[in-house]
Order: sequence, then structure tokens, then C-alpha cells
Amino acid sequence: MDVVIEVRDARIPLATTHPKMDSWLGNRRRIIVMNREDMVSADDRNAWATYFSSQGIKVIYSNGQLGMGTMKLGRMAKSAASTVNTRRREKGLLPRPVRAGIVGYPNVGKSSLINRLLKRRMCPAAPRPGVTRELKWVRFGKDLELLDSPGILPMRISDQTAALKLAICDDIGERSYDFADVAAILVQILLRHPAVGSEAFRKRYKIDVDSDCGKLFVTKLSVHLFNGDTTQAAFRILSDFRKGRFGWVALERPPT
Ligand SMILES: Nc1nc2c(ncn2[C@@H]2O[C@H](COP(=O)(O)OP(=O)(O)OP(=O)(O)O)[C@@H](O)[C@H]2O)c(=O)[nH]1
Repeated sequence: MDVVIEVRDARIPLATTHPKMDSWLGNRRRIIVMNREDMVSADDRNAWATYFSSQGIKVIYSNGQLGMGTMKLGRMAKSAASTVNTRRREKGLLPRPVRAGIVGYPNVGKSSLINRLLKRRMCPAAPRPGVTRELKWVRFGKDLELLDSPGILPMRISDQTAALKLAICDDIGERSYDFADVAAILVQILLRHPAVGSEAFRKRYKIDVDSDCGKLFVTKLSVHLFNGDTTQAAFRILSDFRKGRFGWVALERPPT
């Protein structure tokens, strides 16, 4: 492909990329899509946009559920690879459609974006072991072709911090983590977050935050609301965060 559209979760743009991404890209152009734009604040969006533009990386915000950003993405993909046809013309070859493919971590919204771009309802499931499926280029407009199935980036099992953030954002399967541990980390992150802090917890759960220890808070909430069941308390905190009940906030800010 000529252009790689790398989809990230706008709440955790660092945890949803892979250190090897640059080397996998080779000479291909890259567009970063910050999906789930509805789940972060305007301040977060601006901070990341400024960061990426300072790195000379093209970035676009999108909402895979509602389709925002997809038309602009199509235009950007075409123009990002316009050099493909300039080079072909120089060699005396006829122009051909620019080829783009979408890649990203599981659950970041790749299929939603493909379906939005191609205006269809279902994206076929990713290849499963033992099932061979053909990858198809689907024409998108006059001079762009899109691979009909997303590429799934492998998880970085060794990076625990990234794994925890993926769990918090519901980007990995529930069976692979412990709710209480993950919720405790989330509490700690949110207590230190300038747009959240302890007051948000006090207001939401009507209990005081006595320390910055997330585990203690999960236990306290479990006693207060769930007869001491820490899993239920943890699940409540995680699901409140995912529903934006602490405000729509990114968990990662650009490196300074
Ligand atoms: N709020 C919100 N939800 C989104 C957005 N984009 C996708 N989703 C939802 O996120 C979930 C995962 O989206 P998918 O498009 O299936 O993600 P995927 O990356 O293709 O997932 P895999 O097939 O597991 O790799 C779905 O429930 C979507 O409806 C978005 O921009 N905002």
C-alpha cells in the first residue's frame, strides 16, 4: 500500500501505537487517525494536534461511530500519496489509484472507520487461524483504493503500563485482567489528573478520598455500595470512566 492509516484511541495515543511502527512503515506515508474524538476534551485534542504537527505527522480526529472525519480522511489519503503518480508519470506510466490500508490495535475503531468510508454495514472479521481469506481492494472514489479489512497491530505484552491503559479504556478483553487492580490504577491516574481530582470522586460516590491509594478507594467504595464486593466496585469505577462520568479526558498527554 502507498498510505498507512494508523488508527489510535484518542484517550491513549501512545499506548495504542507500536514501537516498531516506524520500521514497518518503510517508505509509505502515514496518517494518524485519533479515533473516539468524542471521548476526550477539546484541550486534549489541541495538545495532541500541536504535538503531531510539530513532528511533521499528519493527524486527523474521527468518530467511527458517527462517521465524523472520514471524508477528510479520504481526501488526506489521496493527497498524502499524490507523489506516487508524479513518480509514475515521470517514468511514462499511467496513473493508478492510490492504495491505503487501515491498521491499529484491537478495538480502537478500525472496522467502524472502514465501514464508514466504504458506506457499508459490516466489516468481515479478521482472519482466524485456519481460515484463509482474500484481501480485497475496494474502490473509494475515483482515485483511491482501500483494503477492505484492517491490519491488527500485535499487543506489547511486555509493556505493563500500556497494557493497563488498554484495559482501562476497554481496548482488551475483560478476561485478561483483574478489575480491582485496573480500577485502582485508574483511580490513581484520575486523582492526579488536573481536570478530575478527588472532588470528582467525592461528588460522584458521596464518600471522601482519604489518600491517593487507588486500592484503598476501591475497597472503601465496595464497603459503601457493594457489601464489600471489590470486583463490583471496580467495575462501577471503570464503567463510569468509560461513559465519561468523570468528564471526557485523555489519559495520556503529549511528551514535553
Ligand atoms: N464513542 C465512540 N465509540 C466508537 C468510535 N469508533 C468506534 N467505536 C466503538 O468502538 C467499538 C469497537 O469498534 P470497532 O470498529 O469494532 O474496532 P476495531 O478496531 O475494528 O476492533 P477489532 O475488530 O477488535 O480489531 C464499537 O463498539 C464501536 O461502535 C468513536 O469514535 N467513538
